[in-house]
Amino acid sequence: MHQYSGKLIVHTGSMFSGKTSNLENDVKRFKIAGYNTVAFKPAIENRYSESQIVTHDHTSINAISVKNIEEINEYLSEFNPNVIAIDEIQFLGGKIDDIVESINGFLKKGITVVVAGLDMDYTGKPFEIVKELMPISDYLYKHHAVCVKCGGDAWISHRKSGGKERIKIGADKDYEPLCRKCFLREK
Ligand SMILES: Nc1ncnc2c1ncn2[C@@H]1O[C@H](COP(=O)(O)OP(=O)(O)O)[C@@H](O)[C@H]1O
Ligand SMILES: Cc1cn([C@H]2C[C@H](O)[C@@H](COP(=O)(O)O)O2)c(=O)[nH]c1=O
Ligand SMILES: [Zn+2]
Repeated sequence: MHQYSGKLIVHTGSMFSGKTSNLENDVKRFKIAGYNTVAFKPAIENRYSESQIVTHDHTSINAISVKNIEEINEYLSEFNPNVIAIDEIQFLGGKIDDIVESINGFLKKGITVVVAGLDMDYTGKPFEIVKELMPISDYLYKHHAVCVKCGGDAWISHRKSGGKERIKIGADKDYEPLCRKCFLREK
């Protein structure tokens, strides 16, 4: 008898806070526990790999690259996993309401859903899908990177490299985690 059925697990926080590491760890544990588990990543996030979810520490798990929630729906209509994981959910294509409706549908069917995603963009504006999923989660983890200026708990991903576009794929050349005080000083 599986302990987890239809649970929503949300890993959020700034960049470098360990969201993907925790998602990977959950996937590994669910597999060890005998759950049929599949991981997805938005195709736009091709920073380290097209076909794997990769952490900043370069650990990885295999993943199916998808453009939008519809592609996950199609996959699930053919296969019957017990657990799905979605990394970088803030980049998943599709209307927010459709993504939430699909995820609620998966949960209703007993599928456990693990997601990882940024809570805020570089300006401090919430990513809408994460904002929607946080209150309906069963398990919500807000992770913290280390502020690179003061060593405190980071709060936001500060963009160092300029550009006003909301989506800019990158890692430590473009972004650094900062606590609120250091961010306000930097602005
Ligand atoms: N300032 C930092 N604070 C915490 N971890 C950092 C920092 N800079 C680099 N890292 C590395 O990032 C790893 C977390 O990576 P990852 O799980 O991919 O995070 P996220 O998905 O939240 O961006 C940590 O284990 C650590 O080795
Ligand atoms: C803050 C912020 C980040 N991004 C991008 C940069 C990275 O490609 C991902 C986040 O990856 P991580 O696993 O959380 O480190 O998001 C962006 O496009 N816009 C932003 O405002
Ligand atoms: Zn700081």
